[in-house]
This record gives sequence, C-alpha cells and structure tokens, in this order.
Amino acid sequence: MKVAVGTKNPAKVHAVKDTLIRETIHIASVDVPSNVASQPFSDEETMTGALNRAKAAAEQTGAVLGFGLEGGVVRTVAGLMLCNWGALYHEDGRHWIAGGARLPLPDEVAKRLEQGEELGIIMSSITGDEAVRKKEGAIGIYTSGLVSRKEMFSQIVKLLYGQYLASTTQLKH
Ligand SMILES: O=P(O)(O)OP(=O)(O)OP(=O)(O)OC[C@H]1O[C@@H](n2cnc3c(O)ncnc32)[C@H](O)[C@@H]1O
Ligand SMILES: [Mg+2]
Repeated sequence: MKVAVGTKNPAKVHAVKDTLIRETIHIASVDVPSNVASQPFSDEETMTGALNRAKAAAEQTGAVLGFGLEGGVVRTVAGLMLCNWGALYHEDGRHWIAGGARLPLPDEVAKRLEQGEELGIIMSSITGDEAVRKKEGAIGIYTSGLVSRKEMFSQIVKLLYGQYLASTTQLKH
C-alpha cells in the first residue's frame, strides 16, 4: 500500500516512517501547501492545515493514505502554547484527526509570535541553530530534550493510524 506524508520536514517524515516501520507499506514524502498561515494561531487553523496537507499528499502522489502534520500555537488562560495536530486522509474521502502535545511558551517567545514572527525563526535565533524545527524543535528545547518534535509527532501518527486500523476491523459492541 502506498502512503504519503505532506511535508519534507525530517522531524515529521521520520515520525511517520519510524512509527510505521513494521507495516508493509511504501511511504513517499511530498511538499504540499497547508493553505493556512505559515504560523497557525489557533487549534482550528492548525487542524485545517493538517487536513489540507493530508488530502493534498494523497491526491498528489496517488497514495491510498495521506498524512498531514501541522504545528501551531494557541492562546490559553495559561498563556500562549504550542499546539500540534495531525490528519490522515483516505483516498475514498474518509479522514481521521488527532491532537498532540501542548506546552506553554516563554513570555518573550509569545511576545515575538504576537508581533508576527514565525516560531521556527524565533527558535533558530534563540538557539543559534538554523535547523531546530527539523530536529528537536521548540518542544525539545523547552523539555530539556525529554520530548523531541519527532517523538511528539510519532504519537499523533499512532493515534491516526490506530483509528484507521480500528475502522478496518469489524468492531462488535
Ligand atoms: O516544512 P513544514 O512541514 O511546513 O514544517 P515546519 O517546521 O514549518 O512546521 P509547521 O509548518 O507545522 O509549523 C508552523 C510554524 O511553527 C514552527 N514550529 C512549530 N513547531 C515548532 C517547533 O517545535 N520548533 C520550532 N519551530 C516550530 C514552524 O517552523 C513554522 O514556523
Ligand atoms: Mg511550515
């Protein structure tokens, strides 16, 4: 079975490849538009970006399943937080959604985001590492490396693929 993931970001691509390593599937990665802002600012926008990527990935590659993974931020009573959403799109039109970790961002990061800067750029300027978003990510930086961006997206991939598998078995209630 052919499966696609709608990004070239290695933190996301490896989350899909490593999580589904035991499955007899071929995984293609393809850059697709999310059709939301490059820095989504709500759960809804982030989720929409994930679903747009999942659908476009499946359609562009002719894959049976397309994964879309999107990072964003969300305003909460506890301040601005990282939010992460994923979608899995089946060529027959069915799709599944799953959410990932949330973590507060430091005030100075939140301030720069509110002023219109992208998180990836802010994290690069803080760490001096241009490739943070492709590696441990903000979540890795602010958890002292205990949870990497790949690991966080891996759980979303499991939540998505697990729902797909559950839909293929006849669940008796
Ligand atoms: O190539 P794509 O798949 O777009 O990967 P991306 O790193 O840009 O990831 P997103 O578009 O999903 O994330 C939206 C924005 O938030 C940034 N971002 C999200 N999570 C991040 C993290 O953990 N560390 C650094 N930047 C992050 C990212 O760089 C973008 O500016
Ligand atoms: Mg992006």
